[in-house]
Amino acid sequence: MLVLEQVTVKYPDVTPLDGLDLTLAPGTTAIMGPSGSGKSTLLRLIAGIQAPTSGEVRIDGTAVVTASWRSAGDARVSFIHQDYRLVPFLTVEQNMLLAAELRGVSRSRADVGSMLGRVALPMPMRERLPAKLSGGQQQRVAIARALMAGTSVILADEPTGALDVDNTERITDILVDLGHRERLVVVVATHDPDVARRLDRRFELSRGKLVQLA
Ligand SMILES: Nc1ncnc2c1ncn2[C@@H]1O[C@H](COP(=O)(O)OP(=O)(O)OP(=O)(O)O)[C@@H](O)[C@H]1O
Repeated sequence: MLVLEQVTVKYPDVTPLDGLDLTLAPGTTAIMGPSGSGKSTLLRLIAGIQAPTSGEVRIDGTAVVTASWRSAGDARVSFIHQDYRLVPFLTVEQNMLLAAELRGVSRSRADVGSMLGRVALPMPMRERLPAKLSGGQQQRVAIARALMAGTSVILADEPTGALDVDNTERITDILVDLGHRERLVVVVATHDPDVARRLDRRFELSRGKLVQLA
């Protein structure tokens, strides 16, 4: 269970989140809202990349660990970005093993094969460099890499923003599957109403709070 309680983020000029409350059980959630409404800020708080000005974020009853010299954020959360952010000079397999290692999770080459299977990528792709993959394939590797860390929360910031319609559908299918079959908490910031419609819950960020959409 992911809980945000009375969370406020104040920057010098704006207060994008203002006393925001949210409780999410496993499943898929869309966060919508115009550019600048605070979607990325909200995801950064959940990942522990940034601390709120006030309020609390908890996962399964324990406060999220915020980044410090000890950690790059909370180890229970993985992040998927619009621009994939794979390490360009490492192969697919090396990217995936590195993610596990950084989280202190022991994973083998067999695990790489099984995670690639979960995102429907053929095994020979494990030897490729990211630049030799299409955008949709790179995003599937980014999801497989997130799965290697074995986190219970997966955040995706505009994961389909750079993809065509077919790849958008495929990536959305995978995220829906993770929420439903694997019971992960999947939170997707998106501008795309077709993506949002496929998810269990939809919220709009407005005036610093989340409004649930039908
Ligand atoms: N580090 C920061 N310092 C000051 N202001 C910031 C900082 N980060 C974000 N902001 C401001 O906070 C507001 C929310 O930004 P955020 O990036 O969270 O919005 P967003 O909804 O994700 O936007 P987009 O859809 O364009 O990515 C914006 O007005 C932005 O300019």
